Amino acid sequence: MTESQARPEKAQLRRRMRAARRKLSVYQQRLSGRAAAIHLSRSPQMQRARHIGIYWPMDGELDLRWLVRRFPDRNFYLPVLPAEPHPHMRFRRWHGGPLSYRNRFRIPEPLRGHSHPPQRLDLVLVPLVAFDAGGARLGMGAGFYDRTFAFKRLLPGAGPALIGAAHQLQCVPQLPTDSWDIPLDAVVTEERLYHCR
Ligand SMILES: Nc1nc2c(c(=O)[nH]1)N(C=O)[C@@H](CNc1ccc(C(=O)N[C@@H](CCC(=O)O)C(=O)O)cc1)CN2
Ligand SMILES: Nc1ncnc2c1ncn2[C@@H]1O[C@H](COP(=O)(O)OP(=O)(O)OP(=O)(O)O)[C@@H](O)[C@H]1O
Repeated sequence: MTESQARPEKAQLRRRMRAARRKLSVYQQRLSGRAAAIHLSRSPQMQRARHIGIYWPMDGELDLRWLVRRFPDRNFYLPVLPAEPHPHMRFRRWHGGPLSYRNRFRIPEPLRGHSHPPQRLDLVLVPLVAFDAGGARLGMGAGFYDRTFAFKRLLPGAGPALIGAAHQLQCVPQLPTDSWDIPLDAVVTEERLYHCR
């Protein structure tokens, strides 16, 4: 059974939220990314973190790439999709510049560079489609982040802090959750930082 057959309400919410964030103007996108990056810059998690997972925004996602220039003394990493049948993503060092290779979803990935085990990152900024204030996350529906950070179900305090990143309009009152969903420690939007745990 595919994920959308199992959870029609998740699939429907995903379509609605993806359409809403894609409609934001370039100007709104720029303002929101900058405002959220400023909230993050002030957070203790960001101030402590040395090794940080970030993402290359697509499909109207909040753009936090400004942080790479703002924190030149930190190491940033982008997710690299697993080659089948390996279940986990890796995170590869990225200095903030343009990238020529795109993965099968047309998302840029660094081809070279040091790759860091996900469990040894300090902080991961997690893209998402919808979230609630309790830290539940709806992603693109392929389970990449859930699988990669599944070890946190057994050891919630282990590994990186997971901070979801979203536009405020992606906040919903309560998301349906599944047993494999990994809760977020916090969520940042252009309006505020939510502490979830
Ligand atoms: N910026 C960003 N990078 C990320 C993620 C993300 O959510 N955002 N991911 C989070 O997991 C991973 C990629 N996950 C993805 C999962 C599904 C689809 C997807 O369904 N895309 C198409 C349809 C499929 C296709 O073109 O073959 C679509 O847009 O509908 C895309 C990315 C790793 N990198
Ligand atoms: N730890 C895991 N082990 C095996 N399968 C998993 C695990 N986590 C998630 N999955 C699978 O991934 C699929 C997608 O899950 P879900 O719809 O919750 O993804 P998502 O959180 O929206 O997506 P993503 O994490 O890619 O952004 C599910 O069908 C589930 O079976």
